[in-house]
Amino acid sequence: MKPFVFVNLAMSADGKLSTTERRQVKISGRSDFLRVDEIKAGSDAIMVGIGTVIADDPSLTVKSERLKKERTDRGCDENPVRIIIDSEGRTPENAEILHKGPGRRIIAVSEKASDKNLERLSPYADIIVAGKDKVDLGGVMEALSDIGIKKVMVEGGGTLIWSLFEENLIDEFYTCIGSIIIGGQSAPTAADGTGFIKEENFTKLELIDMEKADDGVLLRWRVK
Ligand SMILES: NC(=O)C1=CN([C@@H]2O[C@H](COP(=O)(O)OP(=O)(O)OC[C@H]3O[C@@H](n4cnc5c(N)ncnc54)[C@H](O)[C@@H]3O)[C@@H](O)[C@H]2O)C=CC1
Ligand SMILES: Nc1nc(O)c(N)c(N[C@@H]2O[C@H](COP(=O)(O)O)[C@@H](O)[C@H]2O)n1
Repeated sequence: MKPFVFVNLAMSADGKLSTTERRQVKISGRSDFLRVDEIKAGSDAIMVGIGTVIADDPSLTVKSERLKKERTDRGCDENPVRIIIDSEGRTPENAEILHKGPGRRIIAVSEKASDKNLERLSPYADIIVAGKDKVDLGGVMEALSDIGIKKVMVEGGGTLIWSLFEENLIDEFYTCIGSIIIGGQSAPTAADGTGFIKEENFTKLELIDMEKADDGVLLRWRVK
């Protein structure tokens, strides 16, 4: 069993998630910020890769007081469970995600993570060990399902999203395309990793919705 998994991200009109220096930039506008907060508050868990934690130091908290209250009225924590995919347990102890706002944190590591790192991080998060070298994402999804997590929002970045597509673990893919060009061959995109070579292996999507969002466009796809 696995939870329902959807990706939500913002990309520039040329398909980049950030700059070549992996510096976070404002891509989407105010209305998209509010939409993202709503879907985050409607999720049981939010997942990011360690690359995003190191690059952006996000908190991944729900921002609106109304949405926080709605969650606590439903008997949930103010924030969804925050999950970091981090093979070696490199998450910095002072990362925002480990400190800002109440709620459970999970760090999924592989067998490569040292005991020292596990000890270092265990005061801040529950640790799941899955996979030999890199994190076994299918195993993590099963473990999440076992603890009652039904809906996971994946925030990024491109390396994690690629692996989730490769392993056929994504149900829906939402992207807000903003009205800027970032450029740069090595700037992160929505699905980096090694890429599919054979056409028959490409992930096929069905467009389920599209709408104007500020000066950009929001596209929602279902994985066929
Ligand atoms: N515009 C947007 O909506 C967003 C942009 N970003 C951007 O994305 C960039 C970070 O993305 P990435 O460097 O690609 O890092 P990432 O956040 O995708 O993390 C990838 C890392 O996760 C670890 N990992 C462990 N097991 C794995 C597995 N099975 N598959 C894949 N990764 C695994 C590896 O250490 C790997 O390098 C930053 O520049 C950030 O600003 C990130 C999130 C949202
Ligand atoms: N949805 C969206 N729009 C943008 O314009 C962005 N730059 C991002 N970036 C990602 O949002 C996360 C920040 O989370 P917190 O505010 O710290 O909770 C971070 O992961 C960015 O990469 N997203």
